[in-house]
Amino acid sequence: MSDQKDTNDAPSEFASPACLMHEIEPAYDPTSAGEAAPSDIRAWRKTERQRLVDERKSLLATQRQEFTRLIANYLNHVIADVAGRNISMFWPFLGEPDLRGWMAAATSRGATSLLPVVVAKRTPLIFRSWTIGERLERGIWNIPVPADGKQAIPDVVIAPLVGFDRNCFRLGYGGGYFDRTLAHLDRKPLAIGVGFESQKINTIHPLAHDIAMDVIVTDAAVRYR
Ligand SMILES: Nc1nc2c(c(=O)[nH]1)N(C=O)[C@@H](CNc1ccc(C(=O)N[C@@H](CCC(=O)O)C(=O)O)cc1)CN2
Ligand SMILES: Nc1ncnc2c1ncn2[C@@H]1O[C@H](COP(=O)(O)OP(=O)(O)OP(=O)(O)O)[C@@H](O)[C@H]1O
Repeated sequence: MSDQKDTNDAPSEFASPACLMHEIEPAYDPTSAGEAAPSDIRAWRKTERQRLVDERKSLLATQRQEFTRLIANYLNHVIADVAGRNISMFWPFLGEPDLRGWMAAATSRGATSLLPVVVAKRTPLIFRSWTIGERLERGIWNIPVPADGKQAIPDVVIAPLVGFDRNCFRLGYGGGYFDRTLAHLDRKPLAIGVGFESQKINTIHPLAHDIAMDVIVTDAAVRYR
C-alpha cells in the first residue's frame, strides 16, 4: 500500500483502484487478477457469453440429444416427486437442451409446467402454465410464450445456463431476469440450472446481484450448492 495517507497496516477500502485499470495491457484478462471492477466483469461476461453460446451451438445434434437425455435422467432424481408442483421450464433456443419431453412427462405425473415470460425489460419474469397443444405467442427474442396460460408462482425454477461455475453461480444472456425474479419472489423456489458440462467455467466473477442456483444439472453431474 503506497498511499501516503496510509500510515498503518489497516487494509485500505480500495485495494485495487478501478482508475488504474487503463494501465493494464489490453490483452490481459482483468478478471483473472482477483479484484476487478464491475464494469470490467460486465465486459468480460459479454465476450464469455458469446464464446459459450457459440460453443454450445456447435455441438452435434446427436451429442446434444444424448446429453439432454442424461440431464433429464438426473432431473428425475433431483425432483423425484413432481406431483402438485409448479415447475418452470423453458422453450429451447440457441442450442439449449430441449427438455420439452421431460416437461410433458412431468405434466403426466401431475406437475403443472410453466414457461417464463418477460413482461417488460429490467423487470422480474412472470410464469404462465403451458401444456402441449396450447396456444403460444412470440415473446422477447421471439421465444414462444404461453398465450392463454394461467399466471402462477413456481415451486421449482429450471433455468437454462449459458455458463456456470463450481459455486453454482449461473451466467445467462445478460438480462438479469432470473436474478431479478429470484430476488423478487416471496417464497424462494428451488432453483435448478441446467446445461452441458462443456459450459463449466472457473468462475462467473459473481457480482452483488447474482443469486446462486441451489443445484446445477449437466450431462455429467449433479452439483448441490
Ligand atoms: N429458452 C429461454 N427462455 C428464456 C430465457 C432463457 O435464458 N432461455 N430467459 C432467461 O433469462 C428469459 C429471456 N432472457 C433474455 C435475456 C436477455 C435479453 C436481452 O435483451 N439481452 C440483451 C443484452 C443485455 C446485455 O448484455 O446488457 C440484448 O441481447 O440486447 C433478452 C432475453 C426468459 N426466457
Ligand atoms: N435483483 C436485481 N435488481 C436490479 N438489477 C439487477 C438484478 N439482478 C440483475 N440485475 C441487473 O441485470 C443485469 C444483467 O445481469 P447478469 O449479467 O447477472 O445477467 P444474466 O444472469 O446473465 O441474465 P439472465 O438471467 O437474463 O439470463 C446487470 O446489469 C444487473 O445489474
